[in-house]
Amino acid sequence: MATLRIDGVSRWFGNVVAVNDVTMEFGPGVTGLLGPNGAGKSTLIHMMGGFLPPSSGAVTLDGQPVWRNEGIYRRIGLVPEREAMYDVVNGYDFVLANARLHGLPDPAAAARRAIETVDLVDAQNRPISTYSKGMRQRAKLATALVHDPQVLLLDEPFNGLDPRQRLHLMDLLKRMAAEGRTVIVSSHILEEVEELADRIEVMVSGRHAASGGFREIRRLMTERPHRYTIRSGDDRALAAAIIAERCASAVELVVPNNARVAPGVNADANLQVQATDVGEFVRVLPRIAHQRGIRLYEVSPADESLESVFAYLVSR
Ligand SMILES: Nc1ncnc2c1ncn2[C@@H]1O[C@H](COP(=O)(O)OP(=O)(O)OP(=O)(O)O)[C@@H](O)[C@H]1O
Repeated sequence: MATLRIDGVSRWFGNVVAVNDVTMEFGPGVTGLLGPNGAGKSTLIHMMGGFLPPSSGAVTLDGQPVWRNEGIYRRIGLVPEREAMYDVVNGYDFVLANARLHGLPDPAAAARRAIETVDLVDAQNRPISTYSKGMRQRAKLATALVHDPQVLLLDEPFNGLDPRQRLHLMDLLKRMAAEGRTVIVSSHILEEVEELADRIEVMVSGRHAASGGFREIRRLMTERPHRYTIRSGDDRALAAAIIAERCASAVELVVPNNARVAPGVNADANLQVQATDVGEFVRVLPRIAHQRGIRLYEVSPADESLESVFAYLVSR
């Protein structure tokens, strides 16, 4: 059993703060590290893996600092996001080289075991250049597993995998966790870690934004206020009706300077609506439009980008 602890950790590169005063603890089982691009997930994973020192704060494994601690490196395996591999080498030799780097007593046996674990035996003698994305991912995983680490760190391991390869990797990671390992998987897609992770830690802009089970994180993301852009046959009348129904906290009529304001002919005007209860709003809107004989031309979420969802989590 291994507990990885991040205590008040920050990491900056010049004047870019990649990780900002983060405190988290990871125990046995699978934890999803979720956040949009640039949130600081890779930087955090590299610090957890002992590849990068924190600028301040401490990363420890069972109380021992990770950075520059050879004994600890033996207990951690890291699967990096980047694809760079020695393409001319075959899978077995690639894993064997890592077993030797770790100074294992029987590197050949360790390499064979790791290759079996990731189900790459049939392809082990082929050059890596002939591997599919999923096979490459498995070869990287085998190198990270070759020294039988208690902690496994995987940076965006599902990127580019097809559904079958994804299921295969999920099963493998679940097995690793069932054996008592501490498995940490980063992703920018909530659904990707849904099935796999017992717990999810959310990072946004270098900060720790939320943590909990999949359902809690999903609820936090969907229950936030939503903004919609609406184009209709009579924006003014619709705005008044929406406000009267109490399912929105704000309605703004946006009329570009050069647009005509006559109802029904003003294609550039729109309503910006801040819906308080999304379920209620999408139910009520067609009804009130129909009752008043107002045509709806467009109803689209204005801020559904992943960044805005995450930004909401940080601003709570
Ligand atoms: N070596 C570096 N030098 C300068 N800036 C860096 C360096 N590494 C990371 N950063 C910056 O730190 C921030 C966090 O990057 P990081 O790669 O950790 O995020 P991420 O959540 O893993 O995103 P992605 O999924 O896109 O890799 C970004 O603004 C990034 O540009």
